[in-house]
Amino acid sequence: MTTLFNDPASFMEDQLAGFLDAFSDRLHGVDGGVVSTAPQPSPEVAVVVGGGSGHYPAFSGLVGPGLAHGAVIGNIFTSPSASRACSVGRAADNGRGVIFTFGNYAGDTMNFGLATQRLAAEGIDARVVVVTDDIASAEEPEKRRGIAGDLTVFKVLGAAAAEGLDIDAVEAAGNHANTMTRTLGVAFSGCTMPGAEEPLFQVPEGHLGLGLGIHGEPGIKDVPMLRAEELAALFVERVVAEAPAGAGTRVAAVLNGLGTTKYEELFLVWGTVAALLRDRGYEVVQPEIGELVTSLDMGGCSLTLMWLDEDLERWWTADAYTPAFKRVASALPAGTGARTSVTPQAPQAEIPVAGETGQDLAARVRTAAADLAVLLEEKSEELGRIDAVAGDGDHGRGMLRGILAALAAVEQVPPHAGASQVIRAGGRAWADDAGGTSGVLWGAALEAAAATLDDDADSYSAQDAAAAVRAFQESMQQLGRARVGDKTLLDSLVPFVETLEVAVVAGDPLATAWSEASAEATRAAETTRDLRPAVGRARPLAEKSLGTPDAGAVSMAMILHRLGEHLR
Ligand SMILES: Nc1ncnc2c1ncn2[C@@H]1O[C@H](COP(=O)(O)OP(=O)(O)O)[C@@H](O)[C@H]1O
Ligand SMILES: O=C(COP(=O)(O)O)[C@@H](O)CO
Repeated sequence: MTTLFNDPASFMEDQLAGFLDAFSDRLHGVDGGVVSTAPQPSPEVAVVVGGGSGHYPAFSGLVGPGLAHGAVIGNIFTSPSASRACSVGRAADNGRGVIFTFGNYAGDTMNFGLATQRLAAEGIDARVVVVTDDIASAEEPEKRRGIAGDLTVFKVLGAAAAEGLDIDAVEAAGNHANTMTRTLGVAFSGCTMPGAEEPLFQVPEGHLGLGLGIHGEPGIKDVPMLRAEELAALFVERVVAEAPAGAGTRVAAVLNGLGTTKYEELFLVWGTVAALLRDRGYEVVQPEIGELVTSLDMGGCSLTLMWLDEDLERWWTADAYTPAFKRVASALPAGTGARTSVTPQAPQAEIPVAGETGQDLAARVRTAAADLAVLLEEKSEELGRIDAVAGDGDHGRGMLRGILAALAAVEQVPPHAGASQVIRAGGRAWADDAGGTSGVLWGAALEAAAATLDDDADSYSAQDAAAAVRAFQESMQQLGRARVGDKTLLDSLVPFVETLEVAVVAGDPLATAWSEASAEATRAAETTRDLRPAVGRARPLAEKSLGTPDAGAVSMAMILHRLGEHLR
């Protein structure tokens, strides 16, 4: 149980305030996260780690000399937005470029990917290194989730940067570390989101969940509980069976506790793991046993191995000094607080005066946004329940957070703005504040739809509406790379757009065409219950998801239906 909170909705911000207070001698809070204030003998490539909250010490506890230069922090179990990543990236940059590194989750890859593009446009060379260590989450290495192997990859990146290597070399070091890292985890009990009554999932009494995730995703399979030494044997056998090509006999190891599994229990398991590794001819180099990547109060643990070569061993064993990870062979300089307290901001463009028709449409967009906020407030819990079956249960909260941010943003756009400016501002705020997969997709798609509208047009036609929703759909497809049938929001959006286009071409008035299309979207969302997810958080739990519709497809259909009421 996560017992202590003030307001569950501001848990991330509230805990961050305390964290920053505690480490004000060496860390500095910036919009979107934290950066290190430690002096660098010479400027280094900035390694910026990140992801949702709920995983401490990942990610903010790993910022400091020899490890990360900054951390981007999202809401609990929700990827931070692209603009939060840009903000931390700008603040951490020392003129040698930025490497964002994070676990392989849909929202993270999209948000950090967008951040690299935005920083590049500002002249900052930014790259991503994605961690894919979880052997239980997929057959194909590139589809695997990132779990406790975050630590080995981050550590290598930080040490390579501290050696003064250029961005190409640091990026290559991180990717190599990821290629050589493998993890398997188990869960004994589920975790509880702040304010929630029930854990996100439960492991049946007397069992463990094999192949757990770090967001309350249940294990892939529940198996009868094992004794500590049996669990150790299972870890070693399965992880070693996945040894990468070119693996030698020297390994870094992390025995990670997920939240409520205690250090003594971890040492107990480690004793057998270490002996079994030695029996197999391995030499373990500087093992880490403890809580390094957690999942709130989840019970469970994982074993990570990184097969070492000469470079990886030097980077793994190099000094680092962060709030939660300290490896010090020689004295390291303390923080100086030398960093400016002003977060560098992206340049802002002026909003032009729109024509009268554009301003009228903008007013209708504002009204619709307010109504959607009411809708999502009503539906938030229901959407969360649907998402909890095979996801992390946060879809309703994410969508509500997104629309509320969008609403606040559109209300601040000056009255002389046209609809495209208003929708663009709403989309940007939605993505920034909601984070996560749906946040980045909705935000980008709203911006894409906005770009099709001419704020100086004399009138808007049904064809203009069809072009806007087509751009909305294409943006989601381009960014998320999902296809119809993958059990995502596209499964209701694509039939909607196709039906609308046919009706508009046939000459139906927009309100009629929209109503027909949104009925089709509602029907299509319902039929996603027969699909197995092929992408996103729910993919590893494909079987559990059968019989439940996709949360994103359902919310899409609800929203499209409600928007239709504004066209009557
Ligand atoms: N690659 C993708 N493309 C399109 N939609 C996706 C993709 N991955 C996931 N989704 C949608 O996102 C929804 C989950 O959103 P949400 O719960 O807000 O994000 P997160 O999983 O990051 O917490 C899913 O129900 C699905 O409809
Ligand atoms: O929670 C995380 C992101 O998950 P998404 O599905 O990408 O929102 C991840 O950042 C680790 O917490």
